[in-house]
Amino acid sequence: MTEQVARSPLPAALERLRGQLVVSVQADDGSPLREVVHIVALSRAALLGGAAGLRLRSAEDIRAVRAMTDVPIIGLTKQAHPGTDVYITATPGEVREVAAAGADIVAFDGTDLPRPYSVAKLIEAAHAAGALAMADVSTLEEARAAYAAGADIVGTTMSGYTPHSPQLTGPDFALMEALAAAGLPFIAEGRINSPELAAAALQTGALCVVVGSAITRPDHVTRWFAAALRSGTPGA
Ligand SMILES: CC(=O)N[C@H](C=O)[C@@H](O)[C@H](O)[C@H](O)COP(=O)(O)O
Repeated sequence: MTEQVARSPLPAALERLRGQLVVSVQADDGSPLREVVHIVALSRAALLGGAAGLRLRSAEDIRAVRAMTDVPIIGLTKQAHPGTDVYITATPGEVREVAAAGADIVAFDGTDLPRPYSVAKLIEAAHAAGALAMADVSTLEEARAAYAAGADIVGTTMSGYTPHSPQLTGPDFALMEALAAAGLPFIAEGRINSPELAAAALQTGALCVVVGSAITRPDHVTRWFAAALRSGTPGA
C-alpha cells in the first residue's frame, strides 16, 4: 500500500525543506495584519530568523512574497464554499490561481469531508500548473488515499479540524508516528507552539515542520499569555 510513495529523493522543492522550519504567515480576516504589506514584513522577519520556507494564503500574498525570495512557498487559498466545510484550496481554479502566483507547492484540503472536487482533481490541477501537491489531512487513512491519488506530500494540518480526528490542544504526535510507521513522507503542522514541540515533531520523522500562530499571530500568542495569567496568577 505504501510502496508507491517511497519516492526518494522527493521533488527538489520538498528536499530543500528537509529538516527545516517553514513559517506559515497567514493573518485571519479581520486581523490588523491582514494587509499584504504586513504579510511581506512578517515573511521577511521569518526568513531573517532562519525559516527555509513559507506557507502563505492568497494569490496576492504569494505574489508579493515571491518577488522578494526564492525559498519554497507552500500556497493555499482560504475560502468558504456553499454546501461544504472544506475551505483550504477547494477548487481546481483556486489551485491554478495559487500556482500562477508563484507557489512551488499547492496545499489543499485532503480530508474525507464532503467536497466540491475530488482530491485527485486538485492534484491533477496542481501538477498541470507545474506545482507540487500537498494534501492537508487529519487521519492516516486520508493520507493513504491522498498518496494513492498522486499527492507529493501530506501535512498533519487538519488534525483537530475535522469531526473524525482527535480534538487535541497540542500537536497530533500519534498521527505523525502513524505516518512515519507507514513509511509516508509528511510535513508536521498544527499547534506546534514552541521550539521544543517543533524539535519533537521533527524527531517523529517529519520531512519538515510548519509553525504558524506561535510566530505570526501575535493576537493568538497574547491570548495564550493573558489566559495563563487569569488562570494561574499567584495570589489571585
Ligand atoms: C486548520 C487550518 O486552517 N490551518 C491553517 C492552514 O494553513 C492555518 O490557519 C494554520 O495557521 C497553519 O496550519 C499552521 O498551524 P498553527 O497556526 O497551529 O501553527
